[in-house]
Order: sequence, then C-alpha cells, then structure tokens
Amino acid sequence: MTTDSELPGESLVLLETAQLLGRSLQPEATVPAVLRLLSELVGLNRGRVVLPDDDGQHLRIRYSYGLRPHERDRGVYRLGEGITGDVMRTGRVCVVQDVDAEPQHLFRAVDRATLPDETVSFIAVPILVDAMPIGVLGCHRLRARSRGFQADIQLLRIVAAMLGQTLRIRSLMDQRTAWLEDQNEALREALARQQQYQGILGDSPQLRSVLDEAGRVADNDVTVMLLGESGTGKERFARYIHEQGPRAPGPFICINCSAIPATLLEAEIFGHERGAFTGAVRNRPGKAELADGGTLFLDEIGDMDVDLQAKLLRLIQERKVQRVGGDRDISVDIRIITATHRNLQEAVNLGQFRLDLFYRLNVVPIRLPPLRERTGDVVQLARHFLDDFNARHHRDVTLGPGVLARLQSYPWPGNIRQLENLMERAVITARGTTITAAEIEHILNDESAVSGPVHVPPDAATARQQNVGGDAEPADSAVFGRPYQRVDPAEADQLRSALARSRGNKTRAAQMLGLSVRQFRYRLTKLGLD
Ligand SMILES: Nc1ncnc2c1ncn2[C@@H]1O[C@H](COP(=O)(O)OP(=O)(O)OP(=O)(O)O)[C@@H](O)[C@H]1O
Repeated sequence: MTTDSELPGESLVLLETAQLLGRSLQPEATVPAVLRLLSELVGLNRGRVVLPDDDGQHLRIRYSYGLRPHERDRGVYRLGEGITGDVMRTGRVCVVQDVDAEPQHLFRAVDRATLPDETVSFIAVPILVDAMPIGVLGCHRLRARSRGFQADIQLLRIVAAMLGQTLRIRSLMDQRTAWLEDQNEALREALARQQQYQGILGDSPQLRSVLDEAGRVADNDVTVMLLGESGTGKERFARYIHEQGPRAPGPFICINCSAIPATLLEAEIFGHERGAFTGAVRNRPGKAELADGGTLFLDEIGDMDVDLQAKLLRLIQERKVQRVGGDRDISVDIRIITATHRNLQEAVNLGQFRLDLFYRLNVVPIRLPPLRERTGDVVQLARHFLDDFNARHHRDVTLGPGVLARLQSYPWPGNIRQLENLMERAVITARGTTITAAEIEHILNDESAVSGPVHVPPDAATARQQNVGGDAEPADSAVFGRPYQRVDPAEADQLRSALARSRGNKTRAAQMLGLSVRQFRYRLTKLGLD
C-alpha cells in the first residue's frame, strides 16, 4: 500500500489540501497552509490569493505564503491592472515565462531584488465560483525546472476550485451572520422598546407623543383622565402610568364602571359591612381599599351613576372611604386614573355628570388617538399579533400579498382590539400557510355586520385632515357609528348560562356563543365574572 509520503508531490498537495479545508472554515488559517504546501511540495513559491475589496474597486492580497507583511500590504491592484487584474477580468489563466520580460508583471508586492537571480516565472489562475472569477491565485516558480508548466497549471486550477468553495461557503456564512446580527440587533432594540413601554407598540409620532405625555405624569399622583374610543389602549396606558411611577410596587386595581350594575358598583368600589344588604354575609373591602398604596383605575367613568359620583368626589377630595353599611372612615393612599370613551363635557351639559367631579378628574386629560389616525402603526401591531397568535395556536401562517395594505386602509372602528381579534381569527381560520387578502376581507365584512356600518361623513374626514395641527375637538365616537363591540352588562347572563351549560368549560362556552376563548375571557374579566 502506498503511504502519503510516497505519493507524487501534486497528489500529496491535493490530498492535504482537501484535509485542511475539511478541518476548518477559517480561510485565514487554511489558505496560507495550502499555499505553503504548494511551495514546499511542488516549488510554487510566494503564493497569494487576491480578492476584491468591499468597495469593488480594488483587488488586494488577502492570504499569502512567503511574503513579508509589508510585501503583502503593497499587493493592491486596480480592476484590470497588471497580470492579476487581467486574470480577474477575463477569467483566463495567465503564464508569464519570464517576469523580467513582461511589462504587465508589475513587481508591486515583491521587488525584483528579492527574487532569485535565475529566470523566474509567474502563473496566475482565476478562482471560479459558478464559472465567475471571485479572485486570483498566483505563484512564482523557477522557469528551469523538470516539471512542465501544464502540470503546474492543472494543479493550481484544481486547488483554486477547492479554495473557491471554501471562500464561497465562508462568504455565505459571513452574509448570513451579518444578517442574523442585524436581525438580532433589531429584535433587541424592539424588545428594549417594548419593555420600556410595557408592550405598548407603535412608532407613529401620534403614539410617541401620547407616551411622552403619559411618561411625564407618571412620577406624581396627579389625576389623569384617558380619553379615547373603545380599544385604543386606555387600560394599557393606565397600567403604563402606574408601572412608570413610584407606586409601581403597589397594586393596580381596575373597575369597569359600565360593566357592573349601578346597585353593585358602590359596594364594589367602597366595600361593604356584613348585613349591609341581602347576600352581604361578611365584611368585604372595596377596590379603593385594595388599591391602597397603588392605583385605582376607573374605566368608563362616564357611565357612573350620579349618586355614586358624589361619593367618588369625596374619595378624591379626602382620600377616605366608608363601606356600604358602615359608619367608619377608612383612609386610603391611592392614585386615581380614569378613562372614558364618552364626551364628558357633553354629559355635564346634559346633567348626567357632575361638573365638580369632572374638574377633579380632568386634571390631566390624555387623548389616545384612534388607530385610523395612526395607520403607521398598523403593520407593526399586525405583525406582533400574528406572531403572538401563531405561537398561541401552534400555527405558522404568514401574511399574503395585499394584506398589510388592506389593514392599513381599513378605518378600525374597534381600534387595536378589533385588529387583535381579526388577526386571531385570521390565524385560526387560514386555510393554507398564508393568510390571503380575500380571507381578511371576509372577516372584515363579517365584523362590520356585527359592529354596525362605519359612517365617516365626508365632512368628518375633511375635518380630521384639517385637524392635523392638533387643536381641534377629539373625534367623537358618535362620528364613527356605535363603538365596536363594547362589553354590554346585559351579556353577563348569556355568559353565565353558557358556562353552566358547558359545566365551566370556557372553550366550549366560547364556542356556543361564537366567540374566541380570548374574547370570552375578556368579557368575563370586564364583567367581573371571573
Ligand atoms: N399600543 C399597543 N400595543 C400593543 N397592544 C395594544 C396597544 N394598545 C392596546 N393594545 C391591546 O389592545 C387591546 C385593547 O386595549 P385596552 O383594553 O387597553 O383598550 P381600552 O381603550 O381600555 O378598551 P375599552 O375601552 O374597550 O376597555 C388589549 O388587548 C391591549 O393589550
């Protein structure tokens, strides 16, 4: 059997080159080692691999063997310049029998004085990938040797092909790594932004400005009123203000004033003493007490009964509560944030809301823009909900052509919640691996049947455009038809009965009512049934 050391030089070069390149994908380590084999085993000296610079304007010696650092650094060629430039341009092999007799041989890297006195030749072969030159492999040799030039050319072409594969894989890896690093950076930034803003997504100037306002009031206990249509994120913002302020370690307690019947709301907020009313079998603290040290968020404050408004005023002025059926004042240290989709000034004018309470609550009003006024955020929100529901429902669907454009042009009467519900439905019901524009259209048609037609009178649309300056009245929800699927207290019985029929199984109960489980749970929470 032949051992490696008995192989002819060129076979040994090829064998060891293959082994070297198989061991590592680091050209800085492997290419000079291959050039060294060429020099030591077959006398092809001062090997160099020349590759284009990133600017694409110059060729530069990247890897070499037998060149000193300053010689390697001098090896820079313009495109088409000298033998190297010519091989790169034409993709053809070039053999210079006598470097002293060839004006194209530039002695750019190596001075003539450093070469042997004898006649020196230079061979340059292209490094081809998919028949295109991506670089040049060049070597010197003494002309007077027993090995023919043809044998050297053959050997160099094979080695160049092997180097080409290594360089190609390396370049693909570099591209891929750079892409992943970019992605990673973008994700890290997005995550940091999300964490900074408690998952409040959106880059539109409208949202940024509201986040700014909310950030500025977070630090003190000033009473904030969040104004905005249903689903614009009022609760999300209330939580954000709480989390950004000094009360963050304390509780955030939420009550939806429209979801609880007026008769029960008082006890819900202020608590009750045992025997205060039928069913009050024990003392129970109200949500205002439970929020002690934290924030009490009163959602849909505009729906609060006028009698109860007087008690709320006292709570705000004195920070004291008296439980229903009790006669003792209990001090509470709370911040109050309220929210409403109603025009409270109008409610005051109609005698439905106390003016003094309005002033107390309206210390800092913050208006949350409806989604149609910040269509710039739709894409980011849609992608976020897509990822979220894909993960939750173990699906992997993507958005087809035209979907994002359609989502951006839709007026979203139900705002972000509607977009969220739509994406969930689209993810669950998508027939293929892509959500098509037709599927989205189908869901939107269904939705508008439920939430009522969206009327945007021509003059309202123009008015909105003229209001870009920002000092106009907020768009009233009345302008856009009835609010999108607000949770109606009358639904409570329906939900209870569905739960009873499904023996507490929420998935089945949701199915019976034609709701998604999330929508069902949302209603339970809003109505205080969970
Ligand atoms: N900027 C946002 N980024 C991501 N999700 C959001 C954003 N704003 C709102 N959401 C999501 O949209 C849904 C509706 O938000 P939220 O309940 O805060 O609205 P709302 O104005 O309080 O609605 P309602 O008046 O009907 O109670 C929630 O699931 C919330 O997590």
